[in-house]
Amino acid sequence: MKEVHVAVGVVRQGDRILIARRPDDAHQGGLLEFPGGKVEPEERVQQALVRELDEEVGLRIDPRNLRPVIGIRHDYGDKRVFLDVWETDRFEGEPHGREGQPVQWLAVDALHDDDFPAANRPIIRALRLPHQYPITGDAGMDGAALVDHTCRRLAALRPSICLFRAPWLSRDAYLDAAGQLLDWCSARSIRLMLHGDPALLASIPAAGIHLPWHVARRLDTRPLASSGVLGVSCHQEDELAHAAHLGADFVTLGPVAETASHPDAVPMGWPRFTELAARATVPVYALGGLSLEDVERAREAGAQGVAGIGTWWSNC
Ligand SMILES: Nc1nc2c([nH]c(=O)n2[C@@H]2O[C@H](COP(=O)(O)OP(=O)(O)OP(=O)(O)O)[C@@H](O)[C@H]2O)c(=O)[nH]1
Ligand SMILES: [Mg+2]
Repeated sequence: MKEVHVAVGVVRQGDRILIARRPDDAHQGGLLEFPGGKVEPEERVQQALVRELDEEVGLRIDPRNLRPVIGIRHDYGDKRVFLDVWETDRFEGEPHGREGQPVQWLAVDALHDDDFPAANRPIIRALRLPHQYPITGDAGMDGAALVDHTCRRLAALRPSICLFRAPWLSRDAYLDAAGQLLDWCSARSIRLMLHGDPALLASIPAAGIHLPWHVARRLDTRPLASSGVLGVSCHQEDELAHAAHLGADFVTLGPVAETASHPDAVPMGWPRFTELAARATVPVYALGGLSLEDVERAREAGAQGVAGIGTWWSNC
């Protein structure tokens, strides 16, 4: 079955997104959708989206203001699609359903998987995630010193999500520090991810769990409720597929470049990263030897953004 290349538009106004309803008689009819449609032969995806947004919802946009969000391949059984998703917050016109379809502005938190076609799940995940995913990593520190140091850096960086990774601590010491960090993060609307065993969440009600690959590989089902956030560390293609099977909300993939935190790991480089990210069906953070300056580069390579243990923290 031939794959249909679909240009999909995320049009933002503040923290709300333009959503339409698919006609009852269309493929995946009656469900909500992001406006968009098929890329015609000889057309670039950005051009196709400019055309579709005009035809479907009466908006005029400049293709130079489109930014990549994610690319998702999905097989519906009766149809194979490649959803090529781009976003913009700059447009002219007042949106209205030019094909008679209802349109509305919805907050990201009001987008529910079941209201959309199945292929949209990773798009909704991507829209809830930032472009930076900081990972703590000050080997050797523990107790109050580690908590103070981490809080100081988080205060400077102000991320919306972060991963507390400290594999050198005992389980008790980790839980103790994580509990203190959670209080601090919750007061500042930072979503704290724990690292390691999913059972940690029973002691510390953090936003979610990030599984190292050696933990993820032993699991066969998603280890937490859908309200929590599941991240998985991946390094190669079959690991990405397993993470998707577990229902991961995102993965990290790397190392992209050489990194001081894992000196023995062989970097995959951007070309290979791009290839793997294109096949992934979950948002992918580029990891390893990268800094905040690499966010744009990473997004062009199909990444959600950049995850980092070292570089940017040391500047805070
Ligand atoms: N526009 C859009 N299409 C989506 C989304 N999610 C999703 O699976 N699709 C699938 O992408 C395919 C093509 O989209 P479309 O039906 O909008 O194509 P189109 O505007 O060119 O429509 P047409 O065939 O009536 O000319 C459909 O099979 C649809 O089910 C989404 O969020 N937005
Ligand atoms: Mg359409």
